[in-house]
Amino acid sequence: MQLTSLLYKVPLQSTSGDMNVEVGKLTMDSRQAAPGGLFAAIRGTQTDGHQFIGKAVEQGAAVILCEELPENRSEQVTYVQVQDSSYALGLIAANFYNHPSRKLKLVGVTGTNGKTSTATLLFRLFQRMGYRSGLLSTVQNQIDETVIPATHTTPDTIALNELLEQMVQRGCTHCFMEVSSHAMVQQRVAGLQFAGGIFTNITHDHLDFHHTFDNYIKAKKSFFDQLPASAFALTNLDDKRGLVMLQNTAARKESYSLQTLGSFKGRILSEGLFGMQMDVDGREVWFKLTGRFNAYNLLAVYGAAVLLGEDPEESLTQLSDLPSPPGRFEMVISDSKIVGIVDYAHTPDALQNVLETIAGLRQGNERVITVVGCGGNRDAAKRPIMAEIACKFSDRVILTSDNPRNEDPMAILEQMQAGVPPIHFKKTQTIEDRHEAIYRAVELAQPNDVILIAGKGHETYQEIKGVKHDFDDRKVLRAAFQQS
Ligand SMILES: CC(=O)N[C@H]1[C@@H](OP(=O)(O)OP(=O)(O)OC[C@H]2O[C@@H](n3ccc(=O)[nH]c3=O)[C@H](O)[C@@H]2O)O[C@H](CO)[C@@H](O)[C@@H]1O[C@H](C)C(=O)N[C@@H](C)C(=O)N[C@H](CCC(=O)O)C(=O)O
Ligand SMILES: Nc1ncnc2c1ncn2[C@@H]1O[C@H](COP(=O)(O)OP(=O)(O)OP(=O)(O)O)[C@@H](O)[C@H]1O
Ligand SMILES: N[C@H](CCC[C@H](N)C(=O)O)C(=O)O
Ligand SMILES: [Mg+2]
Repeated sequence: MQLTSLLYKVPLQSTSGDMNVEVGKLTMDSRQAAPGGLFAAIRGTQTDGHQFIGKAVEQGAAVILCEELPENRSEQVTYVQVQDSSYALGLIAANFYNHPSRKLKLVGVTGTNGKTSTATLLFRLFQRMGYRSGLLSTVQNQIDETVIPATHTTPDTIALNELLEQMVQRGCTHCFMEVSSHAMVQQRVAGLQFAGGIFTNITHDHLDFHHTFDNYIKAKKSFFDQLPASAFALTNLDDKRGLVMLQNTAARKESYSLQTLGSFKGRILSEGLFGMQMDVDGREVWFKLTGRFNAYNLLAVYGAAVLLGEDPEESLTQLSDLPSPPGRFEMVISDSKIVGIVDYAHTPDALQNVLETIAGLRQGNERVITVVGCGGNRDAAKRPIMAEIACKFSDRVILTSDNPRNEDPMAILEQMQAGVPPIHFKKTQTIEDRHEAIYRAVELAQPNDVILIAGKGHETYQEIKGVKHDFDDRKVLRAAFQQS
């Protein structure tokens, strides 16, 4: 595509060189720069892409997009200076791929917890209702039935537009995607046209990246601030920040609630391990999912389906048959009837929700044994809190490693231990090796006891010092059950 077309609607500060040059590829990584391509210099968390402009030119980049012009410029290269390279790249990527988001009904889901669950349920619902759909999620990306591995919750702006374009080519009419707070700060969705946005909830997480809770709230809110008037903005009225999210949106304001009157109203009538009965807008429905947090997810999905023009009754009928997304309250039951639950709860709020759900489902004197760890190179503030929550709601707790990444696993565990109140010392133990920890939990369990393995859900690896080793909580648990 010609550079002038690529720059349509991009606010420019200065340009030099041939503006009619043909651009065949976009990249934000100098290592991927190729002849005839555009390299965008982005200021990152580890390094500044501006340092690699020379490298990109050496590799043949025809156009450099940057915030600051380099001192040594090449005559053969076109330089485009903008105030915000990430934002500009979003618009350029949308132009490059011919605005695929405008050819789909694109719905974004944001919030601390529930994004994958909500987006996945929406995707499955619409597939069932006969629409060819796309999904962009933490677990995986999907174009109709084709699964494409996901590296991020929200792909970078170039990959994102490319995926949307592939969805359009494959005849998709809808796409459901997670919008992480990182994605908002890094402008990964700039230039996309959304048909709707959903807010799930907000609690403490990612303070390593956003520094303050206020910044984190602003990052989530900015998604709704940029929605067009043609879109809907569907918020959770029961979350303290639910209305804040919609304060400055141009979109049509809609809401859902289990507690007060919103556009979509739900109530849990009864719940069990294998499902729950709800009243949704006056209709009684049985769902295969359980837990109050899932009642919120289901209500958000139902609301979004109706706002996208679907029949309420038909949407509920189809929704009632959907299973939990992978690694979300996924059950593995042993021959001796020990109940294993693998759940991706990796924030204090999620852990508390899952444990409260389990507590609510207890019938007699079954015990709850929780195996939990916290990821390395991520928000350290949540570590003691998650250990404390695990103790408060469990009879036995085994603190173990999650993905230690580049941190010392024992140092993470010591930070978790700091949150264990002295009265709970006796029920808590620390086993660094996650495999061993799961086996220990099975050893401790009696029939009907519940073992919660929290934090990694669908993940099929454990990342230690830059290496991803095969590891799947569900498989390890099944193997442990077989040996017990
Ligand atoms: C913290 C974060 O979001 N990091 C993302 C970010 O990297 P960064 O800002 O650290 O980039 P950097 O390494 O400083 O480099 C700056 C720029 O220089 C470029 N560069 C660098 C080296 C070089 O030789 N040449 C070169 O051009 C890089 O390509 C980059 O454009 O931009 C990269 C390129 O898009 C991402 O791959 C990277 O994701 C890392 C791997 C990551 O772990 N991200 C996580 C935290 C994340 O994004 N998580 C959210 C979900 C969170 C949630 O659960 O809610 C997600 O959406 O996945
Ligand atoms: N609506 C909800 N409210 C609170 N907790 C939830 C909700 N939905 C799911 N959870 C809990 O949070 C965990 C993560 O859920 P999910 O993967 O859907 O969230 P996410 O927002 O996609 O997370 P991530 O930021 O890692 O992508 C689940 O395993 C469950 O324990
Ligand atoms: N999207 C989240 C997932 C955390 C999952 C947990 N298992 C961990 O590794 O910390 C993140 O990247 O922070
Ligand atoms: Mg997710």
